[in-house]
Amino acid sequence: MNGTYSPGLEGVVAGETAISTVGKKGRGLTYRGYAIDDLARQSTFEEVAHLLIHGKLPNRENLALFRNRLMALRSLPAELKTVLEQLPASAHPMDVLRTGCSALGAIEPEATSSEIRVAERLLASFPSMLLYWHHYQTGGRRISTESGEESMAGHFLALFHGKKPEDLQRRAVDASLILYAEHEFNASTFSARVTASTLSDFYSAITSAIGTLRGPLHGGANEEAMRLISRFGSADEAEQGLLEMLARKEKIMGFGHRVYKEMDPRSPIIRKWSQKLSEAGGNMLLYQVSERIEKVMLREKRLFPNLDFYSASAYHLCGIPTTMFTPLFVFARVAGWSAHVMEQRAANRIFRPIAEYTGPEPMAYLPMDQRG
Ligand SMILES: CC(=O)SCCNC(=O)CCNC(=O)[C@H](O)C(C)(C)COP(=O)(O)OP(=O)(O)OC[C@H]1O[C@@H](n2cnc3c(N)ncnc32)[C@H](O)[C@@H]1OP(=O)(O)O
Ligand SMILES: O=C([O-])CC(=O)C(=O)O
Repeated sequence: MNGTYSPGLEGVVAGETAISTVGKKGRGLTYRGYAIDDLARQSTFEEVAHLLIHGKLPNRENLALFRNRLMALRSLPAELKTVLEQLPASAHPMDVLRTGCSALGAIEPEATSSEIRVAERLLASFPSMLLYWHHYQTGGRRISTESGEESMAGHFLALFHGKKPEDLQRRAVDASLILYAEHEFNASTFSARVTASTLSDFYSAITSAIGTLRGPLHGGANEEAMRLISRFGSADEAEQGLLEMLARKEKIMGFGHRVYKEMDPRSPIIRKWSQKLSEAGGNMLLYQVSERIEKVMLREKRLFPNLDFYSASAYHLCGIPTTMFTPLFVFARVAGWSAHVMEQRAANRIFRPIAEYTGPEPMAYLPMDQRG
């Protein structure tokens, strides 16, 4: 069988989806037909999660029911708390989510539930898993995972900071979750679909996706972007530093995209939130450094910031530690991953591409005592 080889599967149509469009002329980014600008401006993350998982925007009553279900699904079973307590303080929060997802799959297997319930359970409980582990390992406290906050953004901020969140921070995190919720056949979603295509269980598909998201070429880029911008004490220093990095041919995390060629439509939206948070905090340094890096990258490389770049300063300005940036991506993208797992299952064929062989020609087998 012969096929066309495209490194990194660039340009390969690997399946059909009705969930989102990415980079399509005249459409930009849409979730089930709704433009990302409209969703980020007018919707809430819970409405968007309902749109992705249940297929349509909820009316008032359905939204209230959905929020109530999610709030009720935030608590963690005792067995999972025991597992989380065994994970060392030195673990990366992405290790915690990957392990927490897998452990929950053993404690509450899909076979005893339904795919929609597993999707909602994971959506509701990821922030609880991370922050239960965090407070246990940093302060020896077994926190309650009840926050009284209706939204995931408010719930996460309240559990992390241990107090009612500021409204601006809650709205900024909510908007970022909307932007992160879904993105067609990106690497982590594709790996979830590959796992689902073997008829494996829901938790396995999401665990695959978490592991795939973590790398710095994908979701891990928001953490790397933070490490980059926090190196510089001024915009001029950032320009100088960037030029040196580019001269050394280093990759600048948070820039470029496989599908978007001119701009990432989510970047101006999150940049605006970063600016608002900087103004409210009375410290523009990170924003000014980020803006200058954006300018230099455009001038020197014709590359634009992707969603991860300004998410870094926005999250930092909400007092969130850098190692929790990619976990926030998980909290949001689990909505998209879930929609894709269900879509894959509804019209499944196992993924099994072929490889171009580059190894040795057939050789005679050497008995042990004749090998060099
Ligand atoms: C939410 C998300 O997951 S968005 C992506 C987050 N990832 C990042 O921000 C990591 C940095 N960016 C990158 O590594 C890439 O742009 C990716 C992974 C996003 C896309 O990768 P690809 O489509 O395979 O592009 P590829 O890496 O081949 O880049 C094409 C060219 O642009 C250059 N380039 C691409 N991105 C960057 C960058 N961020 N910094 C410097 N150069 C870059 C490459 O070096 C390459 O140049 P060359 O042709 O001279 O070798
Ligand atoms: O689509 C991609 O390649 C990466 C991704 O998940 C995103 O940009 O949100």
